[in-house]
Amino acid sequence: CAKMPKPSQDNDRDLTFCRILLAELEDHHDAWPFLNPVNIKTVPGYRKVIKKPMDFSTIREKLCSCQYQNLEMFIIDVNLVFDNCEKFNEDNSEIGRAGHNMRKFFERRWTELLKSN
Ligand SMILES: Cn1cc(C(=O)NCCN)ccc1=O
Repeated sequence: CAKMPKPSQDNDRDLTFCRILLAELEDHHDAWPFLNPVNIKTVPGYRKVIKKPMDFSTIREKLCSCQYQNLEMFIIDVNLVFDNCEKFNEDNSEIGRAGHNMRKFFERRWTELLKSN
């Protein structure tokens, strides 16, 4: 049938979930490598290797300026943070381990939030 706009309460729920999830990611002990964009001037190779940089402050800015249509688009950006981290860092490194910890935390939390509905 014709593409119907999503009922607003679903959008409201998605937006609430994004706000909850992002706040918890930002507050996590292992969030420090991901809070702000990687400084491509001081991190050799990053600009060349990572085609689509992403970080929690950029996600925060996009969320606050209505740039996420739905929960899926938000989850894609969060996963981009962790995929970039895996690409650029050894698993057995401070930042590599932080990325794995944060991804595990995120997967668990959005599954819990979705199940609560
Ligand atoms: C996620 N990530 C962060 C850094 C970094 O140096 N962040 C500044 C922490 N104060 C370097 C590589 C990388 O993939």
